[in-house]
Amino acid sequence: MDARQALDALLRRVDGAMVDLDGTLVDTLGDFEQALNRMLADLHLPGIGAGEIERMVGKGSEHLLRAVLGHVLAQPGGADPQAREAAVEARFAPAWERYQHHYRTLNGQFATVYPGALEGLRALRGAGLRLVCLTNKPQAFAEALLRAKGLEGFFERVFGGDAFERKKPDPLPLLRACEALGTAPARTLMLGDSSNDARAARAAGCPVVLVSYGYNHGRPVREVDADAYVDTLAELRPAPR
Ligand SMILES: O=C(O)COP(=O)(O)O
Ligand SMILES: [Mg+2]
Repeated sequence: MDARQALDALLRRVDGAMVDLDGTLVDTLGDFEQALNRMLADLHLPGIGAGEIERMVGKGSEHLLRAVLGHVLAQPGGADPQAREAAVEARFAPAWERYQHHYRTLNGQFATVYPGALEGLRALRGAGLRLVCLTNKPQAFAEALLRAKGLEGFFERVFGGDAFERKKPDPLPLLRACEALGTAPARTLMLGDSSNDARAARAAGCPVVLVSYGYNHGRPVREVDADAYVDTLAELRPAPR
């Protein structure tokens, strides 16, 4: 069986899909870059480049802010890690407030839907698959972004990173999403861009397909254990249920 046949066979075995947002449906790096740099400027801290940010995205906003603050507060030669952690925590509350403010204001303006994403979603819905959006992005930002990009109509539900007690790579959000859909985890596909999505899917017993173009913590996505990889969501062409 070649990769195409294996993907088609996998798509025949699922009733629904949980679709990741950042790095899978929408390239949001520009939004992150703008919101983070505006926040850093407000705090009189040095800026950060998109290449650095790309490696830090995927584990939710709190994690992103701590990683960014840790990066910009790092002293050349390396400060002691405990002192740096204390410096990060001391800035966290104002950073969080400023970041939320800026992200809310610009959400979607510096972001683009990936080529093939609409075709892929249409094909999945057209074949009768049940769809939810399952992201570590905060719920309110995820819903607003999907609306801004005209993608909200594809999904029965949207679950953000603050929807449950734990985020991906914990399996809990996937298991809860399957419950909401009424589909068995083994028959519910996780569609994502990073090892977070794949690890969560493995732990939940869900099949997983990864896109090759997103944000995988600076690592090649094909290093991650997954059932299949696609270069665009347009490659997903499930047969009707
Ligand atoms: O906001 C993030 O950390 C990334 O969100 P994602 O789960 O949609 O990739
Ligand atoms: Mg992602």
